[in-house]
Amino acid sequence: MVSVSGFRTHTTHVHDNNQDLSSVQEVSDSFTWLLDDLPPGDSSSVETIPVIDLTDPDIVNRIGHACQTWGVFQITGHGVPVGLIDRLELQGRRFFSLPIDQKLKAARRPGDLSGYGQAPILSYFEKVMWSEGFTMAESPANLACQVWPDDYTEFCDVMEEYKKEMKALASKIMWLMLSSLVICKEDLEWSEPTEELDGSAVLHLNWYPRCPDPSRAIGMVPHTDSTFITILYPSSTAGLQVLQAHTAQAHWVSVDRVPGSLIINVGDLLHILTNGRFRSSLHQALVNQDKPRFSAPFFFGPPKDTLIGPLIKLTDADKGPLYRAVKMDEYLGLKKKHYQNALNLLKLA
Ligand SMILES: C=C1C[C@]23C[C@@]1(O)CC[C@H]2[C@@]12CCC[C@@](C)(C(=O)O1)[C@H]2[C@@H]3C(=O)O
Ligand SMILES: O=C(O)CCC(=O)C(=O)O
Ligand SMILES: [Fe+2]
Repeated sequence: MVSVSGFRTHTTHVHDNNQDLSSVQEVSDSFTWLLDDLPPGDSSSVETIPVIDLTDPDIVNRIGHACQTWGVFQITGHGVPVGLIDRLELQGRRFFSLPIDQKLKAARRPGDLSGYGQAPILSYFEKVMWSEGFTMAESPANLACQVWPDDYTEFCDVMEEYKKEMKALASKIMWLMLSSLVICKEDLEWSEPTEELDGSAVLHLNWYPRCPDPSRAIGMVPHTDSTFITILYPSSTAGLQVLQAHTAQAHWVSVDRVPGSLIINVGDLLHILTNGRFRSSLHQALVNQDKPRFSAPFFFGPPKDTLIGPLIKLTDADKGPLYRAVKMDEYLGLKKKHYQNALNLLKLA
């Protein structure tokens, strides 16, 4: 695993970051990260993450291979209407363009998943990231009506519609991934053997304001996502990098997005479920001097009260279960507290 000890701290930090980054002229110390012991970036790299069309006849093998190597790939032919994605970005930009005091009316409260603020993982660090986010684990109506008392329905309708579309797509992709390991519906005890896989659905929006000195700040620190899979809409502005870790020399690769594609990331809970066969991808987001950047990850995980451990079919005499079972909420808590060490804490001897 890649070490990030250059900026690691050991206590939980509560950041009181109510600053409006779009008006900040200088990157102060609290935003300056020392990323000295991370693998180098490689802007001249010709490698790129796999691009897979969902209508490809060899889809199962191609997805299976991508999950076992990169742990991340782009999908085309996904069928999500372009108009819906445009409306999602428009509403997201509308929210983040509001004055900070108005956004703070939807601030994430201690113990809640949903709300506006810095990414939860920040509690592990002393420094602050050059970004803000809005998490919607359930209907955003209660939060959005605090922000726009007379005008929140359009925002909520778009978020709900997009979330519904994402849930169906996530379920389809998960089945394709699991089929590559010859796992069938009956092997997942928690889900009814219906078409759509049961699970938790969390929509999150990220905003990376323009940054006066991108070499000193980071939009989103290197991390793996925690849930089963993430479907990321990265928008047309560059910034996402993934770690190519399956070759001899690990290095960062900038994601060159195929227009119209969505990015699929394997998360830690899917790594656990597959007993380590699928790799959860380490990724980060850089910031930009010229323009702000929007992105929208959709996190798909197990139903709230389901314990997730390695599937029996994927354990054998040679390779017993590598991890103990865990519920999603517990794992999200471990991630906030222990960052990339969370997975190690579940490892069985
Ligand atoms: C379901 C979730 C995944 C996430 C924590 C959250 O409750 C909602 C925000 C998600 C996010 C987005 C930015 C990176 C990340 C590590 C973080 O701090 O918040 C992920 C979380 C995760 O995957 O653990
Ligand atoms: O903004 C991006 O491209 C990545 C965001 C991300 O990794 C996340 O929200 O988990
Ligand atoms: Fe992520």
